[in-house]
Amino acid sequence: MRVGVIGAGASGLPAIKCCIEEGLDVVCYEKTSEVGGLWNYRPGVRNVGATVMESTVVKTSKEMMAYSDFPPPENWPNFMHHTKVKQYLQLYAEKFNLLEKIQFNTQVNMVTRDINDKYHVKLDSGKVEVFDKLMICTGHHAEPYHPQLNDVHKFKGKIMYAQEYHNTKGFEGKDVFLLGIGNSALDIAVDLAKIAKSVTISTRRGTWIFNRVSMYGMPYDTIYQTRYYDWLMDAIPWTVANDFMEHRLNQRLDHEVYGLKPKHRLFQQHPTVNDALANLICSGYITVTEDIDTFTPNSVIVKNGREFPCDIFITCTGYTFGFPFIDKDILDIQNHEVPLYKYVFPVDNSSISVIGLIQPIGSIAPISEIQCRWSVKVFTDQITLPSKANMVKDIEKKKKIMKRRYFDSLKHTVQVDYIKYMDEIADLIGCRPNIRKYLLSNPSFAVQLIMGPNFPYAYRLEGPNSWAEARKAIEEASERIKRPLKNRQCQTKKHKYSSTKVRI
Ligand SMILES: NC(=O)C1=CN([C@@H]2O[C@H](COP(=O)(O)OP(=O)(O)OC[C@H]3O[C@@H](n4cnc5c(N)ncnc54)[C@H](OP(=O)(O)O)[C@@H]3O)[C@@H](O)[C@H]2O)C=CC1
Repeated sequence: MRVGVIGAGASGLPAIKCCIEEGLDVVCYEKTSEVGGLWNYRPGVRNVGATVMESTVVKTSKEMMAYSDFPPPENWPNFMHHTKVKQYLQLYAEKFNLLEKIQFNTQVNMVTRDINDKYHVKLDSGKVEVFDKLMICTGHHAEPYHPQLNDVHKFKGKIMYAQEYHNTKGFEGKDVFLLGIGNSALDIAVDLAKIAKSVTISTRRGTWIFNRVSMYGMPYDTIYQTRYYDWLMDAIPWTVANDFMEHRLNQRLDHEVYGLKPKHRLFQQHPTVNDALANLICSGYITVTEDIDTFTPNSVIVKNGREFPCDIFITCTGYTFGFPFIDKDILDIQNHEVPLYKYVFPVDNSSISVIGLIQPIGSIAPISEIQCRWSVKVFTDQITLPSKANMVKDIEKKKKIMKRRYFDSLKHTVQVDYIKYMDEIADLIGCRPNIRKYLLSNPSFAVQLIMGPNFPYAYRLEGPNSWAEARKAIEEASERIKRPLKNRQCQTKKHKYSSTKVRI
């Protein structure tokens, strides 16, 4: 069976690996000269799709964003700079001999399907390759969403999109105005805060801000992405769960006082994560203001009438997605609505899978990986998909749940919760961690699986393609998290209680 993989980023690499593991004949096409997808920083290179900026640091911690059988080097920081993420992907590709399957500098221009259900992949060289199965791993942060802006033609300064922002060069001493308050806007604002003359963020809705570094200085996802916490959040009333977490976030930064508080509740939005924002607002480097009303040639006027001088206007309004290189009869995505079974398979066709077209509360890499593991089992008929009617029912159910939970926005059409989604796919593969088994055979490990972070390694404990080192990787992960933090031995001793008063 010949499988084509399109894209060699964080989704494409596990796709190649899974195909090799199943003994499939796999070829991957990557339009750039390297693996890594958007984790390749390419300033000045145009039309290569999504790319990080010079200062980008990933928002999920390294042990939680790892592939399930490949922990990142233990001395690397918990939140990796993009160069480290790229290096991790490169190491993964080398370790599992994936590079030899990739044709670099090769763009796929068109995919069609013939009457025998074979895929014809037309490359930019004009060559056409034929495949039995296809895995689409091109990501969904390539095409910026362009909002309609009132009177923008009056503005005579520079207008650009977040995707075009690479680093602080050229912004020195400028008045910069950012539209949107997602992670792109905040990363750019923080980057420019001490370089630009002024940095203003305009938001029509506000947002809740999470911090990367949470209680006891630990990565937030290692604290909140646990089975225990997941169960707790499901068990307590929705309002109480929101009240509790909003209270936590307000203790760090009062969202009302800082003009950030949105109408929606915390769990109704995709997380915005930033540690530096509060400090920079408090120190006067960044201003957060209302939605835009109108423009003048050199300023932006917002809805409460305030006017902000502006040399450079950056729209940070997110991305739109679709697959322009695939025949619409095979795959058609309109208005961000994704008619895919569990975000992977079209309901009438199990020979093509879409990997990583999700926006998780958690990390994409392990989710893409488990989607790949499932895909190849479907391709090789080891797993059968349900009837079309049942798949449609599942898609509709997910849509309804998403609409009920999140505020109405184009960015909330592919939301998944990391643990729930991983478990859902793991059940189909047969690799969900068997906690009941460990409760009897090794209760302390079972407790770790329940109370500790749900590391991706848990999905290699059992089932097909399990990994002998998985348990060790889980047991030692907490130590690996602490290792890069502690570079000095603290010479402290426990202080005894003394009734002597402190003299001042
Ligand atoms: N370091 C990292 O790991 C980074 C990760 N990312 C990820 O990339 C993805 C995309 O993030 P991002 O680029 O920030 O996009 P988002 O879609 O997350 O945010 C877009 C922002 O633009 C606003 N907006 C959209 N349309 C309009 C409009 N017409 N008028 C006014 N405001 C508008 C939205 O407001 P509203 O909420 O009201 O719709 C929102 O505040 C996310 O998953 C994010 O987590 C991004 C940057 C860095």
